[in-house]
Amino acid sequence: MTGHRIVVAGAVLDRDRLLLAQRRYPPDLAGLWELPGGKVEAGESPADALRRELREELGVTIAVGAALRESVALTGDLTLVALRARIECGTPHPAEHEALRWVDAPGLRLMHDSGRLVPADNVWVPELLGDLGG
Ligand SMILES: Nc1nc2c([nH]c(=O)n2[C@H]2C[C@H](O)[C@@H](COP(=O)(O)OP(=O)(O)OP(=O)(O)O)O2)c(=O)[nH]1
Repeated sequence: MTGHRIVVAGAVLDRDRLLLAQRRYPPDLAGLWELPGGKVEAGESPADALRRELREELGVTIAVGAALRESVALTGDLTLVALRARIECGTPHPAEHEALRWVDAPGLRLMHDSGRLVPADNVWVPELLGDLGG
């Protein structure tokens, strides 16, 4: 059996803003912006994995909320899902990303329209714009 893996990404929301993180690797994604997260490990729930990843990548403690509707099939037996999250403790700093940025609805639309999001994440933009009141 091939190893099917889930990648969990966090839609970290703070009122009318969403946190985006700029990837450093691989080369085809470097420089593009994503929802921070990573691969779910054996024995973890997606929510557990997201709490771990955002502690490691951003240095924050989060509360996990509802999933975004769409999941995305990536190459290499990976399925990408997104969970809403809210920061409970800490200020995010980019330990593994090139940069972080809080965007409001117009900012997210601009990032999307200018092709600066990781391609798989484009499917979430309408739902995220709804969350942001845009
Ligand atoms: N974290 C994250 N990964 C995404 C998003 N969109 C998207 O296509 N991906 C892809 C990029 C990677 O192929 C994969 C997740 O890799 P990752 O590098 O974030 O995960 P990780 O830290 O657990 O991985 P690794 O470096 O240990 O292999 O999912 C997204 O919004 N967030």
